[in-house]
Amino acid sequence: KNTDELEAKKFLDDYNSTAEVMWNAYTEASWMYNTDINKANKQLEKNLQLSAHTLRYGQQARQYDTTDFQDSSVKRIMKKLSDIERAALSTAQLEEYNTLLSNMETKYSVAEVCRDNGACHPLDPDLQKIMAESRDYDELLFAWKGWRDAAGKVLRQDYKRYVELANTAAKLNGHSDNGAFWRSLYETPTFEEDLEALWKELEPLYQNVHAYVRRALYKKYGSEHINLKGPIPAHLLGNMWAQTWSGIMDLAMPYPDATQVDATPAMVSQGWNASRMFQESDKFFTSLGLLPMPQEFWDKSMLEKPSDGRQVVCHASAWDFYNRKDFRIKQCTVVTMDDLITAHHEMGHVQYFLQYKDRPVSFRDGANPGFHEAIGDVLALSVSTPKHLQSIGLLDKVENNYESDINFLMSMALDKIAFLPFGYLMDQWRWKVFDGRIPSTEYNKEWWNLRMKYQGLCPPVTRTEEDFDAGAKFHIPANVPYVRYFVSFIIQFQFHKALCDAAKHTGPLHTCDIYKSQEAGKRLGDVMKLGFSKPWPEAMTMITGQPKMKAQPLMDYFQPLIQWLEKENNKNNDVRGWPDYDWKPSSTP
Ligand SMILES: O=C(CCC(O)(O)[C@H](Cc1ccccc1)NC(=O)c1ccccc1)N[C@@H](Cc1c[nH]c2ccccc12)C(=O)O
Ligand SMILES: [Zn+2]
Repeated sequence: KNTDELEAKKFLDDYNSTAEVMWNAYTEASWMYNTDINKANKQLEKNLQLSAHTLRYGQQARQYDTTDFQDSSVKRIMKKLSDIERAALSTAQLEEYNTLLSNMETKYSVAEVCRDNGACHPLDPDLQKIMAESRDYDELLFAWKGWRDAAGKVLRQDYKRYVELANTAAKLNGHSDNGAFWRSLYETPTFEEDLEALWKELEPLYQNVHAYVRRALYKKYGSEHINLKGPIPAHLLGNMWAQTWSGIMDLAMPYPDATQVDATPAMVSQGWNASRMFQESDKFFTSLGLLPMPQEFWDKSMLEKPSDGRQVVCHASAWDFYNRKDFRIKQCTVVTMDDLITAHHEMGHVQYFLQYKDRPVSFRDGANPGFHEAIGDVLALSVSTPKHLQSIGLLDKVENNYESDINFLMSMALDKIAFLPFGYLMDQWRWKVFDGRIPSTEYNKEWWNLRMKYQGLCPPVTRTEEDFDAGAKFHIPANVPYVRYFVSFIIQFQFHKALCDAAKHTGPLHTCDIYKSQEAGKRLGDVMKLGFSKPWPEAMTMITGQPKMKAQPLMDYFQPLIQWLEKENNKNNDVRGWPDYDWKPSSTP
């Protein structure tokens, strides 16, 4: 093996300059396809060329023994280059794998649900709007079942074959299966135990929110549809996957006469559009002393669903073109508070790109995938406060009293606490599919076992192994890991607490708005500049002063609501959990 460190450095310089060119070409082709889905744009050859480059340099990297090298960055990059992922597959397997991925993402993105009268509805914006706004049990069921028939069912065979090939690639790179490869990106030997411990700490919070919302839905839909000791039918929570519940805030509002927290009506009445939403977000980032979006971002992003009939992948994403200049967001933005939050989320990704753009290509990543997901959400925690919304003219009356506080915390809990079990179960299911504990004959049975176990949900109509309900969630056909969001929803409160301390905030954590704090911005910017160059506990220590994921800041943030929910649920004599686990909603014919 080659132990010459100088030769290794030269090799890495060569890799870095060629990688920028290859990654740029691949990303351009991928953007073309994502923003104009058609056969001509499929361009799978760019994907093959990138894999050929990865294979060539990965094989060379493996020739080096870096044990006694001085430069830790050289060692770290060599180690990362040695895992060549899908490039380890044979040409035939790789072509099949890339084709499967492209077809699954396309089938998901073009799926639509048609009514008897011939009108057809895509997920964005039609079905999402129905799931958030309709209060008609059967209309919600039409959208919920229709989407799973149109987008989930059709993916099952493709998915089965994708799992086989993903596992083959993972094993060729020395992993036991693809789930083990995904977990390896966190470089944390106790990762699964740490996650389980965090979930166990937060489960009581979730069960209190679940019991309270079940009572609210009982009031709305009656005992025919809701069992106060059972799981909740999955189509009633205000979201296609019941992953966030703020869509039914009107049914769950603790004090209807106190301050409203939804900025959507003001955004619509004041004529906000997508561009205004992203400019508002850009202003928040620069108020912290972070970097503004370059002009190229405004020129080349796709911030709205095209109206020229083009088919696009509407699921939001942020794009690094690996030339240190070109960064974009693709989002089918609608004018709602939800999408203002998503805009901040996506801008968080681009801010990370900007901060680490001069690092070697191999380091242009988050400290771990959860870090990349958390940045935008940290700023959104400040933006969401009634005080901040009022300061940007989106809330007129803001009262500082207990009822308003509880209303605000409930709206935050319906997004952040409701999400935790979903964020956790998504990859519990996939890790078990990859390691064989869930055979393809039980994909759907095990999906609903986990949906029951963690979220306390049940399907509104009978499900079989003809269905493939996991496939109806973007990240599954799109091959995007999900535990990153569970990690993000934990660490974003650690970051929020640390940045609020840096901003010298006094008072309850949930009232903190770090707007214009240069100290907060510096702490966040310094961590983003690191990219993937240091193990994430070092980055965590730079922000919070300690190296671990902790649930306490999240619980501190929601403390007033936790007490309120305990009292409210006890007053209603509501059971926590769903002991009547085998109850089934009466399925209307
Ligand atoms: O999927 C997303 C946002 C999309 C993304 O920004 O995370 C996007 C996903 C993606 C990854 C790879 C290919 C295509 C889409 N991730 C990125 O764009 C991205 C870019 C660079 C680095 C890392 C991620 N959010 C999740 C989790 C979520 C639910 N509610 C939320 C509210 C705020 C923030 C996140 C969520 C979801 O919608 O289920
Ligand atoms: Zn994201």
